Amino acid sequence: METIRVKYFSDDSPRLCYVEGKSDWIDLSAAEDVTLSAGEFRLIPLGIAVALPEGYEAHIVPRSSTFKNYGILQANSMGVVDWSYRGSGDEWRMPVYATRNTSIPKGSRICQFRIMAHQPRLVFETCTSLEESDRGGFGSTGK
Ligand SMILES: O=c1ccn([C@H]2C[C@H](O)[C@@H](COP(=O)(O)OP(=O)(O)OP(=O)(O)O)O2)c(=O)[nH]1
Repeated sequence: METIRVKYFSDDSPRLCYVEGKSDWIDLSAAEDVTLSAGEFRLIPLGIAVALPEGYEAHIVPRSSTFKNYGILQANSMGVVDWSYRGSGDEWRMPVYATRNTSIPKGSRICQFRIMAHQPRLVFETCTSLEESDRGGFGSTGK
């Protein structure tokens, strides 16, 4: 079990909660009321700063119901929170694009995260060809 230090930016911010049994992704909430017009972009504050465990980063994605409920898309598709983003002022945010006029009340659970172990250190070596035969892609195996 990992214990993670979390700074909440407000006393009434919903507390992070690991829910046993359903999903190990942890919900995140809008830290303020947000009103957006169709086509507008906003970085929605999530009200927390987190000291991730050594060797981990966090990935943030929308909740499945977020688009249906609020008409927003996560503008960066998936948020990557680096281990080094761990200062008291390093508030997590969700960049969103509104597809319609929408209101997101403070405290609404709009996205979710999990922590992921860092990949191994990688070294890239330049070569002129690779040994394996081509697999093909972009629909080459059928529809
Ligand atoms: O959805 C996201 C994505 C990132 N971050 C925070 C954590 C991350 O560690 C930091 C910087 O992200 P990234 O390195 O992807 O941003 P950048 O566009 O490369 O800017 P920077 O110059 O800050 O690295 O922003 C979020 O709060 N939410």
